[in-house]
Amino acid sequence: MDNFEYRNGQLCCEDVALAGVAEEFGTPTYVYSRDALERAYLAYADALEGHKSLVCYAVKANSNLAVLNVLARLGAGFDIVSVGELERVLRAGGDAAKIVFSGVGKQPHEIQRALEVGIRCFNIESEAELERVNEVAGSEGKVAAISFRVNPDVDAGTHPYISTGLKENKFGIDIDDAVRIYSRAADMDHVDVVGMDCHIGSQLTEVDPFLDALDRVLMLVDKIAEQGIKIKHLDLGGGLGVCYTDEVPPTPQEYIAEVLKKVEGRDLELIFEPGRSIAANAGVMLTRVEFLKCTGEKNFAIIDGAMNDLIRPSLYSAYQEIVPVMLRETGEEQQWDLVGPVCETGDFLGKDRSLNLEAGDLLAVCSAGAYGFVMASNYNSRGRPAEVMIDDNKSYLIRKRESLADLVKGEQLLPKDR
Ligand SMILES: Cc1ncc(COP(=O)(O)O)c(C=O)c1O
Ligand SMILES: N[C@@H](CCCC[NH3+])C(=O)O
Repeated sequence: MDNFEYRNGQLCCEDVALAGVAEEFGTPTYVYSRDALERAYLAYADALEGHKSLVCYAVKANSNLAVLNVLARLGAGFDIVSVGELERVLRAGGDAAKIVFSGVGKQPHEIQRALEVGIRCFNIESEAELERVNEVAGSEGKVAAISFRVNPDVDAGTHPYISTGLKENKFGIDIDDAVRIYSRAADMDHVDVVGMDCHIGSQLTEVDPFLDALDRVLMLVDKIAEQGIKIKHLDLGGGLGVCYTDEVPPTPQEYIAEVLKKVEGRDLELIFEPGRSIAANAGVMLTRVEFLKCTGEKNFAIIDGAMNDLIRPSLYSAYQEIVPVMLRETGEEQQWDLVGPVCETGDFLGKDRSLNLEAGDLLAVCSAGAYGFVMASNYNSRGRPAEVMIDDNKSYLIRKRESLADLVKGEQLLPKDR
């Protein structure tokens, strides 16, 4: 975790004690460190210094406007997958000319809006999508800059739900079909072929799968060049893993150094789309223990945070550290399952954790800055948590907790005579 540490037994972010944040804003609450976000972004930007490049933060990882704004101010580009993410980036002050648009199912109105604001590139994932982009651009009297997401068929060695670069996955065009599709696109009037992209999965902890994919993609760049189609940029997607427990993924510097070796001598701008590796360890989720319930079989700590607030443990059996916000000097650690109030057996944030707990204790779920709040839902009619940013030793509320009024907004009863 970056920027979160104990001081005098209290978990702090900079000089801010997280117990105070919980007191002021309630729980569950996500807390992000601006400094940690900035440093994680700059690790990419600095490693690419001197090379034509763009770091497009993957908005899906954490799309809070304040988070996007912090990155936009550093000159980040953005990788989006919907018009909703596009509008968020624009509202946060992001530059449309630095946006790449990924995703397998772009709708005509989304393409239209992206053309209107002048995004940098559409990352196209199928031939049907190519036809759609060409058609929409034509009807707008525009030419869309495009790249094809190539599926290089490599095993990213990650959880099957977040692996994307195998033939059996829904993503990208088949690498064996790519020359034909590129040639077809080159003959179309309303698209301009500028790039090639690939993204093989998320939470990769080794550099080799990235490099295997890169080798395959570079071979394709050369094959396409033989057809007279010049690729200006290569977008290697995101996917670099972070440390949740004891993983030791390559740093952005290490990863990028390997990539630069492989592309040396080529006139190729590089784009990266990191999400998790920028945001995950810049955030925690605070939650409070409501009750302790010890059955003959198990010790349960019932907490006020649940699967609707942070779904990664339930969805992928993902492990995130859970630590006390205030260290206790007396008492002993026991094994606890940390479970939420949602009516599902799968509603847990951690299992068999050694903690010294009492009812009322505050806990921090670590590495929650990416794929945390963005995947929260209103299941069980629970309002989504608040979000807070720590910036220069102060806390700022960057999103209010959802209220009952927010929860029923837009719904209506049938007319009385029905
Ligand atoms: C196309 C694309 N780019 C970037 C990302 C961000 O990935 P990560 O958060 O693993 O860096 C994803 C999500 O996996 C993605 O699908
Ligand atoms: N949401 C996933 C990652 C998905 C990556 C998006 N393509 C996670 O929490 O690990």
